[in-house]
Amino acid sequence: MVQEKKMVVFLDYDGTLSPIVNDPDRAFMSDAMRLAVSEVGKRYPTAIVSGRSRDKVFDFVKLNNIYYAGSHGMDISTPSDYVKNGNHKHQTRAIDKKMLACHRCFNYCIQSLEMAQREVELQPMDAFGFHDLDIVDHLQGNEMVNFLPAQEFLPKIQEIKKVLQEITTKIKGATVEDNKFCISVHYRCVINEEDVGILKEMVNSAVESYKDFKIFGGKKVMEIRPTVNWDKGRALLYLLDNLGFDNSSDVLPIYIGDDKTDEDAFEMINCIGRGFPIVVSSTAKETKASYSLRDPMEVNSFLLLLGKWKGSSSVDKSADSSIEGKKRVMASIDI
Ligand SMILES: O=P(O)(O)OC[C@H]1O[C@H](O[C@H]2O[C@H](CO)[C@@H](O)[C@H](O)[C@H]2O)[C@H](O)[C@@H](O)[C@@H]1O
Repeated sequence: MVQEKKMVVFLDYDGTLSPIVNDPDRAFMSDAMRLAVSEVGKRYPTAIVSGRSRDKVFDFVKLNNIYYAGSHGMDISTPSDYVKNGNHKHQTRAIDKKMLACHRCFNYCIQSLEMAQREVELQPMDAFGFHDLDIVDHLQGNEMVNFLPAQEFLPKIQEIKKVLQEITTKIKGATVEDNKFCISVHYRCVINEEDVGILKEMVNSAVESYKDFKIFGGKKVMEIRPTVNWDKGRALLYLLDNLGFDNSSDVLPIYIGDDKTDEDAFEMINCIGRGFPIVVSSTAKETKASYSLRDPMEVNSFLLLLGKWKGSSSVDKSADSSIEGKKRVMASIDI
């Protein structure tokens, strides 16, 4: 029975939580979607796995009750609670300032500390031997473990970015986006088809000289990534493990995504042999997903149902049928 399983929800960002738009900086998610994701995050461990940099996707989503994996999973931050293998090659322990700055308790904790200081006759904070971040760590135990399998490539990535920026100045409408561990060359706004061809040729030949880098295709975008053996599928497995769900046969991962890079996550779920790989597409396409939703609007409705589903036993029953219903609806939608 699905009710007895522990669901873990993974969501792609662009084209899944936000509609595809011309300007990547304006791919905002709606408040209704934010509410739905937040509700899902209250009931199930939830992570967004995006091609964007982790900071950028957080700036769009702005929710503190979910996890974020940026740069196609090459930038993951998880609480240290479940990380057993602390000496993992690509892991470092840190305090995530961005997350903490937005934490609801942050101001309260600082205020409490200031009050405590007043009570011990206004000693300066340093007298306690804490720096700001240590204080927060001490009060909230918010140590994070960052997993950065492509960190060594950062200087090269910046070098490639400059080369690509130079190239895109020659093509009207082309832009470069820095996603920290990968660089995106966008051509959605290149009107002239011939120019798209020229751009692709120039990018291909520039990247060819960087042996450790590869170009991946997406939606009117070329993504230049280091050839580390890592993708959204491996990120899904890493997150399951580091959120405390390793080897649990009762865990059901749900992954919702619209793009080629999400196929690795669908494949991983198929490999695990349990879970729901859901593609977002309004047209028939080849996919490793078993279910589909048409567009972000349908994703929103699905997440709202999912968010309500686990409430009480009576809700469980109706929601169980709605999940089954969703399967039936999805079965009739092309995938
Ligand atoms: O893994 P994702 O979260 O889906 O990110 C993949 C890429 O998404 C963004 O580009 C796409 O969406 C843009 C905004 O709607 C659109 O303008 C662009 O044409 C799409 O390719 C993002 O800007 C890229 O950096 C991500 O790699």
